[in-house]
Formats: sequence, C-alpha cells, structure tokens
Amino acid sequence: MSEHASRSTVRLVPDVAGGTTLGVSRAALLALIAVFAGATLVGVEVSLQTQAVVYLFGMVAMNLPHGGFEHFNNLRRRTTEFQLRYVGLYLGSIAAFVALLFLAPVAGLALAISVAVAKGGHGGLHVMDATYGTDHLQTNRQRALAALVRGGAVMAVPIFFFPETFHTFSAIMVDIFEPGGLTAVSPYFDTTRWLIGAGYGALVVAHLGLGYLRSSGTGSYAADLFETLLLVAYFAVVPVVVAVGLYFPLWYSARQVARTTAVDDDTAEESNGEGLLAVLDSNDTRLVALGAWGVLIAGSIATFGLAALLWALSSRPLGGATLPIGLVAFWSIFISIIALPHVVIGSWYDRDRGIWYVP
Ligand SMILES: CC1=C(/C=C/C(C)=C/C=C/C(C)=C/C=O)C(C)(C)CCC1
Repeated sequence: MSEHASRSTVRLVPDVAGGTTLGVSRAALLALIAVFAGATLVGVEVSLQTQAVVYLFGMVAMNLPHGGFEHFNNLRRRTTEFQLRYVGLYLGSIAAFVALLFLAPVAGLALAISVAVAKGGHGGLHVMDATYGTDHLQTNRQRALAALVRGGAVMAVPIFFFPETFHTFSAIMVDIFEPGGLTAVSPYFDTTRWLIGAGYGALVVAHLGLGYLRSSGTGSYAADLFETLLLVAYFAVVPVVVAVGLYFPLWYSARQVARTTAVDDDTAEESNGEGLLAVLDSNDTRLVALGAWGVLIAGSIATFGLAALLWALSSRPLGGATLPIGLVAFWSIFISIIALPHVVIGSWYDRDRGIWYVP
C-alpha cells in the first residue's frame, strides 16, 4: 500500500501517488454519466450503429496499445526462459479458448464475459492496493468479493439495465461459431436478468457493508465506496456498448497507469538487460529505438495475425450482422480470447511481477 494512502479522501483527485490519473478516470466517467443522463432526459437515443463505432474506437484505437504495453512492460527484463514459457502458455490458453468457442459457443460467451469481469475486477483491486490502499479489505475472501463487485459492474449492471442490447449482441457473438446457438437459452434471459441484478446488488451491499465495518479511517473505504458507486452508476446510465467500449481505455488502462506511477519509485531495477528484449536496455539509443520499433511490429503482427486466423476459422466472423455491429461482436470475442491469458498467465501465474504488479 502506498505510504500516502492515509491522506486519501474522496476528492475527485485523491492525494496519493498516481492520484492525478485516478482523477482523470473518475472525471471521465462522471462526464459520460452527465452526458448520457442529459441525453436520456431530453429524449435523445444513441443508435446501435453509433454505439458500435464508439466501441470500436475505444477498444481498438484507444485501448489496444495499452494492452500491448502491459505485456511488453512485464516481459522486459525477464529471463529468456521465463519469456519463452510465458509466450508458450499464452498461446496454449488462446488455442484452448478458441477450441471451447467452436465446441460450446454459449460456454465460450460465458467465459468471455467472465474474462471482462476478472480483468476489470482484479486489475481494479491492484490499483487500489498501489494507490489509496485496501486496509478495509482484510481477508482474501473480502478481496475476492471486492474484485467481483468492481469487475461485475462491467457486465452485471448492463445485463440488468440494457437487457435487449445485451441479448442482441450475445446472440451475434454466439452466431459467429454456431448460428442460432443462443436460442436454446434465450427464454431464460428474463429470469437470469433478475437473478443477476438481485445477486449483484446483494454483493455490492455485502462488499460495502463489510468494508465499512472493517475500515480504519484511512480514507481507503471512502474512496472504494465512491468508485464502486461511480462504476455502478456509469454502467446503469451509459448505453452498454458505449459504456464497455470506453470503460477499458478511460478507466481500466488509465488506472493501470496510476498503479505504475505509484509503484515506480519502489521498483528496483534488479535485472537490467536480460532476456530476448535486452536490446531495449542498450546504451546505444539507436539500438533501443530499433528494438522498440521491432517490438511494436512483432506485437501488431501477432495480434492482428491471430485476429485474421480467428476470422478465417469462423464461417460467419460477423455473426451474420452488418458492419459495424458485427465487428463489435467479433472484436469482443477476439479481445476476450487474448485477454484470458492476460489475466491467467500475466497475473495469476506470474505472481512475482505480473501485469498488475504491486510490490
Ligand atoms: C456480451 C456483450 C458484450 C461483451 C463484451 C466483452 C465480452 C468484452 C470484453 C472485453 C475485454 C476482455 C477487454 C479486455 O481488455 C458487449 C459487446 C459489451 C455488448 C453487450 C453484450
């Protein structure tokens, strides 16, 4: 936990290392809530087409570079053996997820949704650890609950508030692998919507109630309370496709930058110049520039090569929908496939210095 955490309060910009970036993420969500609440009040509705364009801009143009950076930052200064094992496990888990999507597309969709929840939740928990602290979360179970509540906001809240859009996109995502594959479970949507809504509401109350009882007045509870309610309000008010498309760049990634800022001072440069990316630590800046260029090119070939492979493997990559809506479905599946190892390998396997590293 940051040494500044005891000074944290519920201001827009908390007084902690990385606080300015946390402030930016909070302000971004507040502004979007205001815009969309205003639009609803005056009766303006954003079409699905427009929502889809915003989603693609947010997820591809604004957020993808950050995802690449997280791996790069993590793999840098690690031993060659570690780097190769990481990439091997990464590719293995991608292959397993793709196989699941073809064999059991509805289970694949459920996994994609769980990946978004796990990434938002655990990523968020580590940001709290590094910035304003988590002393109100005293057990592993309570930490898991906090992660579930933060990450759950991303999917459970829109399922409840935007059930039709959620259903439509879920069906298209399944259609990519098995046309009509969601029809068997569609009749249960209304029931699951209420179960998920009530279950999630109960988890929020449990998380905030336990945190209140265990808070020790450092301000971490108040900050968590504010952010949890902010996330719930954001996903309840902003239409789901826009909300998810902008959550990742404006909240998730911005806050990982806050975490990095907060832990940077504490990070010892233990292993300079190791592994396959050693060129990036060269004293010759021309070599470093060339190496950085190479990493970006290799990263984009790997990413878009995988997307092209998935596109080629599926008989209906847009799930039968038109552009840009079909692209949202395709990208959501694709990004979940590459985000699964992000969570499992990049963080839970790599506990020493994973992508959400907090010393
Ligand atoms: C089901 C569903 C969606 C799912 C999105 C997903 C699963 C996004 C995953 C994002 C990840 C994993 C990002 C990582 O950086 C949409 C498109 C919001 C529309 C509503 C229905």
